[in-house]
Amino acid sequence: MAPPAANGASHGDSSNGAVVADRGAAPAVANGNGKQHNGRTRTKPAVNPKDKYWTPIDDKEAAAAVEDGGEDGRRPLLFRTFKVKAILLLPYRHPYADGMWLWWISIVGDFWFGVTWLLNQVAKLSPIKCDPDLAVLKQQFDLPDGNSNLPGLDVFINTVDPINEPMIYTMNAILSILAVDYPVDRHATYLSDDGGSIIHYDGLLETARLMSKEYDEFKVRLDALFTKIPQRSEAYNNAEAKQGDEPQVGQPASANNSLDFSEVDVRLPMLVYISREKNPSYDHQKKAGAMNVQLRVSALLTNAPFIINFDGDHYVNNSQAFRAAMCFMLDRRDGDNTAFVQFPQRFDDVDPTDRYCNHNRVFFDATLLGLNGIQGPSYVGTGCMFRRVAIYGVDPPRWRPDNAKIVDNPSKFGNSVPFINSIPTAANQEWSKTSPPALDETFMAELSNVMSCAYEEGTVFGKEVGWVYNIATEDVVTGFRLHRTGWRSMYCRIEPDAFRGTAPINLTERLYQILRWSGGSLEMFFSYCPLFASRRLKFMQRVAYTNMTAYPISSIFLVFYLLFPVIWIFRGEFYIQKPFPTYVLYLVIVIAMTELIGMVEIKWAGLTLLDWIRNEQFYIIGATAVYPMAVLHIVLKLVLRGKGVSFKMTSKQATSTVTEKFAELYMVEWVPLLIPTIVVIAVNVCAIGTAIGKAVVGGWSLLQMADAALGLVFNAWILVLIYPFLLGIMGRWSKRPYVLFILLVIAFILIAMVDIAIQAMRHGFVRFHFRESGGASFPTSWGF
Ligand SMILES: O=c1ccn([C@@H]2O[C@H](COP(=O)(O)OP(=O)(O)O[C@H]3O[C@H](CO)[C@@H](O)[C@H](O)[C@H]3O)[C@@H](O)[C@H]2O)c(=O)[nH]1
Ligand SMILES: [Mn+2]
Repeated sequence: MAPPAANGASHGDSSNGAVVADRGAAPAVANGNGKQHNGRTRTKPAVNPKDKYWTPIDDKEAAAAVEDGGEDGRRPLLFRTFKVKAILLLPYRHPYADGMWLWWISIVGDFWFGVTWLLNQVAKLSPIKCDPDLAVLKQQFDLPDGNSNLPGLDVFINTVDPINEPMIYTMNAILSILAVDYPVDRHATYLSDDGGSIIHYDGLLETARLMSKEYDEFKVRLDALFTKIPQRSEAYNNAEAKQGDEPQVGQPASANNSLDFSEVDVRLPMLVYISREKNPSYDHQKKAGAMNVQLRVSALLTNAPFIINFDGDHYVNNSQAFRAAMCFMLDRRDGDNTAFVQFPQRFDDVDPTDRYCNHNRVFFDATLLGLNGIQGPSYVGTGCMFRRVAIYGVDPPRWRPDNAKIVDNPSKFGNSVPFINSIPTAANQEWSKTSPPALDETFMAELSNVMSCAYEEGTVFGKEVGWVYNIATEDVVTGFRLHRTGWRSMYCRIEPDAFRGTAPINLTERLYQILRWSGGSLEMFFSYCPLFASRRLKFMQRVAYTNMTAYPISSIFLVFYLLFPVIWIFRGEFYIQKPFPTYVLYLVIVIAMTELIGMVEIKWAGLTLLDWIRNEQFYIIGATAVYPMAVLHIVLKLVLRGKGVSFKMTSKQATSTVTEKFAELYMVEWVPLLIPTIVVIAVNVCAIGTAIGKAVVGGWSLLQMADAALGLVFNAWILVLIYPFLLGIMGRWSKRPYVLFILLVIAFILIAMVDIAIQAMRHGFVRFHFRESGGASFPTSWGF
């Protein structure tokens, strides 16, 4: 073991470490004059085992005090000062004076990692699960006569591009809403087409036509299953008992067996197509802008007190989903103070091993569940039910004085009188309008007015009202604004999944997606400072939002760490702390703790090990490829007043037109975003190769070998974490991952050989060492 030398790398006065090393011998300390002192005051008492980690640091004053011997009436030292012995802080001490810059980076980096780790854990301390009770809702709100008291609900769907977001997805979403178990006259669907393409308009007409023709029949057939199946099984059971009898399988619907429609609600819910005004002289604010138009249009037409929103590529997968969310909104405990109910996002068509962590389970199932125990999950853009008045910026009842007016200042909401008048009505959660007003000329003019670009001029839309503007992640910020005014939210996970959508399985698309998220997060971190946001925001919720928005900053340090192996290549040294066993011990403890917590999380959040590993892997991939870019963007924005990361729509895979499944997974799109990660891979591969080269010719001792081995574990670990990215840039070759291993081995050998050649050229010869246990070496050398 190396001596505990680092007593003062930071103090600069004890590079030899002798003072600390010779603890037991109580050496006589020389004062400045070189005089020896008698040992009376200086003699160190036998070390108390409790104190063995503490070292006095006022030896000089003590010596001086002894020297005065109380002359001039000066008092003796009345206390002694100790500092923690270096060994406890060793992981944070660096013995190499010329490596100080490294030492500083690692000190600051480790500190930051520690803080973020803590933020991350704290936000998950009280996960709370809430299961909706659909039976009680039914009993309370569905009347025996077939009518219902459920409140009105406006459904918002957004789409922009019928090609990158194939229209069939959007139409499927509409179809899925028609199949939802919610009173047909209590919900209306608003499709916002930001592309303004006539294709979507006609698509919607086609869908409605298809439905009104066949849906009735379809619905009857579905409903009939509830009688058919029991009949069939009964028949089957009877047949078992009475062998030989043909089972009776219900009544098939056919032309000569006409269906009875009298019991079935064959009406279609209201469908509204919206294409807002676009004008080159206005910023349309992407999805947030579209949703604020939906907000006003729906207020004029149906004005439901609740709103649920989807992206164009998401659909309802569980017909009870709307009711499930209502269970939280209408609950007598905190329902009135609940601004939104967020469902987790689930995805179809993700490759079976989820290479790029598209399912993102750790976030949806652990993080959001953790937040549910504080003030509620953040809003994540789709599959979320809102209380309309909350979106209008009204305070929650908990923070609203009894006599407070819902609309305090009408001019905030623009010039539409019908719209402003609709606001107090929407505050009544029992409200449900059955039919829209007559679509006469004045009304149509009003609709155009609220959809025009100019409407929002001078209003607070995008700031205090509606979905928030000027940020790439309108979702998290909008949810944050609601939490900040004291509302809470609920997390709702039901089986089967409430909604499902598509996810980008192409590496480049996926990286752009997280670039948008991380860029938006950082913007939010700097412009809203969540930690000091508002007293209505619970403290833990602030911590959680800080964690959720500041995370890209870690990547700056991470990239340094991942590039450190470069030292291998040039210096042949690995900067790892000594003494070796202490360092390893700390490392093992830290790693074991993180893994252990991870395993616990898997248990309570219902994740799989694969979900968790993918999360770790994609974090590192994001941290190398994307987050530094997001940090750069924000620095440019803050310093040079440039533009932040913009909302670029994620293009969806067109599975229907491509014959090969997961074709997108194997497509490589070369973009600059890939470069940093490729550099990290190259550095680590080179480091391993160089280490092999140096081990062969360097004449290393066992200790050096052990040092090197630990370094190599680090390099190899980085490669394991980045493995999905490696597969990604291999394109079609990634179908045969063994090719990658062969390539890696070849690369290691080539680099080792290059390193040996360089050493040979430098020294004029090369020396091979073969060490055996006895320590005998058999050098073979020859000159070049
Ligand atoms: O000008 C635009 C651009 C986009 N959209 C719609 O916005 C939705 C979300 O876009 P998408 O690219 O699919 O987002 P994702 O990458 O899936 O992003 C997630 O993260 C976004 C915030 O960054 C949220 O808005 C999304 O709801 C959430 O699913 C889509 O339905 C688009 O049609 C518009 O309506 N108008
Ligand atoms: Mn999406």
